[in-house]
Amino acid sequence: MVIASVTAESNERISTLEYPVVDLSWKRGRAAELLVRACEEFGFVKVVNHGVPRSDIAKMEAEGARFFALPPCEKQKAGPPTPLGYGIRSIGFNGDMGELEYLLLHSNPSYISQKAKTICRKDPIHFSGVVNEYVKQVRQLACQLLDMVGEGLGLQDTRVFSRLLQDSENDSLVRLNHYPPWPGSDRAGGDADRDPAGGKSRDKRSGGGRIGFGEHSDPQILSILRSNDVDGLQILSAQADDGGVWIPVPADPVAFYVIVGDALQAMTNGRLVSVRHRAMANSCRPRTSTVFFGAPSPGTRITPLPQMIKPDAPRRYKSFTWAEYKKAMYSLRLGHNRLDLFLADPDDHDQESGISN
Ligand SMILES: C=C1C[C@]23C[C@@]1(O)CC[C@H]2[C@@]12CC[C@H](O)[C@@](C)(C(=O)O1)[C@H]2[C@@H]3C(=O)O
Ligand SMILES: O=C(O)CCC(=O)C(=O)O
Ligand SMILES: [Fe+2]
Repeated sequence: MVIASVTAESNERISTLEYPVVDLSWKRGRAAELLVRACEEFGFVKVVNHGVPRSDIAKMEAEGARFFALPPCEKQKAGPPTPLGYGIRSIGFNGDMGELEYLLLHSNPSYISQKAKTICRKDPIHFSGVVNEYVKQVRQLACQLLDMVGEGLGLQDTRVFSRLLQDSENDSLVRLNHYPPWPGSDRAGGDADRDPAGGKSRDKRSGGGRIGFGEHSDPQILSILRSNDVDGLQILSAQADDGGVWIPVPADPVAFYVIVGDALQAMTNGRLVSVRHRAMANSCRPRTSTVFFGAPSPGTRITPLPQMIKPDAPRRYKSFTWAEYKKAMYSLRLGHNRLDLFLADPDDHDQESGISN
């Protein structure tokens, strides 16, 4: 696996940390094998040569920039988040706060065309066209990656995951995040301890930085993230002994970052891991990110695939529908390990397995 290194400075030490990169121009079999290894070891991978047209990315970025530059009263017309819509600082329904504003949209074209009327009052048709084309391209990338995961895992039905994102009732979302600049933060010597938000958006493990989007795992199957050229994304390494180390992933606006979600962890019986991650809002320039969250239809039953259950890998999760999982997740804080609520009872060998909807 190609591993990129990054040197990170924490309060105690300077260390070299690593994260995986897969190039989609490599031979498919090799890329699939490395993709699976990355999803097993990190739950995360940077993908280059992904084939999503630059023009679609640039248009989506421009629409986000146009929206976030509107006066607050205009942006509020697309809010409050229900959870969909425009939100500022408040994330979810349970008191989580971050230094960001965002637009959270369903990926369904008819939802987008309705919502566009409040997001881009001057030209809602243009806005819908740009978002729909971006979603189409990124969904295709997600499906290609999921098929490669199916191949790399040696599944008989290699399309078992991608089919869920192609279902007409799929519950995939798209999110545009905008993290405001933090003036003075990039100066030599830094002033990372200064926090104009009055310390509200910090946690003990932030290393003195300002939290844009707090620690969490993504609940869906797979997330496809990209950002502008401003750093901020960090992933938590899966080191059980010390609670993990935050690995800063440098921004690369021409790459996509793939994040394994809770539903894929459950379907692979824990073989692929949903990575905990967060976004810092530490830069003197605004950071923007766009995330596609690939999700199944609400009625889809998520359950470990039979091929993933073996004598040395007994069933780890109960079967649940995506609607049941969403209900649980919206009742919990951002940082909750929500998949733990669905752990199988150790003595229960009788639950049916497979995917149905
Ligand atoms: C606090 C919350 C926000 C969130 C729903 C939740 O109750 C727990 C999961 C959060 C999350 C994280 C990844 C995505 O950004 C998101 C859209 C999702 O599906 O789960 C958010 C939810 C949200 O902002 O509504
Ligand atoms: O902005 C980022 O880099 C991370 C955003 C994120 O994790 C999310 O929207 O779920
Ligand atoms: Fe996330």
